[in-house]
Amino acid sequence: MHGSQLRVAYQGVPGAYSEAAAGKAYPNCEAIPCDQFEVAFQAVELWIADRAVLPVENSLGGSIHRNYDLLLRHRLHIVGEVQLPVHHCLLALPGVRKEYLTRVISHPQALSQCEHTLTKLGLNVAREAVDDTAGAAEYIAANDLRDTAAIASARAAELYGMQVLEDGIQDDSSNVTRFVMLAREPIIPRTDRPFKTSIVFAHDKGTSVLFKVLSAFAFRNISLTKIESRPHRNRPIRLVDDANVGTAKHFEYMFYIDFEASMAEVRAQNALAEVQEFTSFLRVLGSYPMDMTPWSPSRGE
Ligand SMILES: O=C(O)C(=O)C[C@]1(C(=O)O)C=C[C@@H](O)C=C1
Repeated sequence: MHGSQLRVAYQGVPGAYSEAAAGKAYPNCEAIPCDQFEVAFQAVELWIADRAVLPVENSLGGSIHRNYDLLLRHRLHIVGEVQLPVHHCLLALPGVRKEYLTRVISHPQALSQCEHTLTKLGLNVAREAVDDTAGAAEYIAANDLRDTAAIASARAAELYGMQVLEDGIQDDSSNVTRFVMLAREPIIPRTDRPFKTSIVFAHDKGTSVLFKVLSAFAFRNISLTKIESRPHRNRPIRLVDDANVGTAKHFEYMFYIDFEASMAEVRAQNALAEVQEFTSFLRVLGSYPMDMTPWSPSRGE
């Protein structure tokens, strides 16, 4: 996990949580800011960066669906994961008081992670989504907006000359975001430390397939840590005709599963061989070491 010399793409500008996640995943790396998630994928594909670090889920806001879709559209491999405690602050220009505010801007995930606290603070403000948290602070500073606050990190406040009006405004003190690290090549799975494996699959045989897939893991005592479903882009709807009652329209999905085993283990290989029998499409997104760093609630990342 030593990141010296490594160029790591992240979405956002300096001060974004994704930049902190890049630093946690690869200490001493050169963090490369990107406008959009897709640009971070492309930076690795075009050898502008060696790795990308992208958020996939948050304990309050849930999954970051865009990145699930992009994992499928691109051919990069998950080579690691990192969990970052996320501690949000309400930032405004120096001298601005809460009573002056008419608007709060931030990344949609950050807005949703602070939804209840913003209401509790009694702020009568419009909430507007922008590309990233630190970018919101930068925008307010660049345009001298005295009626607008940003939700962002304490580091963003320092970088863009903002004051912290409220500290720790996430709705839960143990707010944490899980990021995955992506590379052009997969790593070789091992068995000498806890590994996780991420897969995505689709099927065309009706709803009982999902039960069969899950039992392939359950029978082998393999725990699942996450299931996500996304619309099947090429085939979103399946029509099932019944002459008596008409036509049912079933939604079709791509299923994403994370399970706690390494692809170097025979039980994982057997589980996937079984899953392959029931599915029309199966891809291993990566088999990688689990983030086992001791838990500490957010402290101002
Ligand atoms: O906007 C940022 O600072 C980001 O790094 C993005 C992001 C996200 O997409 O979830 C990362 C961590 C937090 O959950 C909030 C925002």
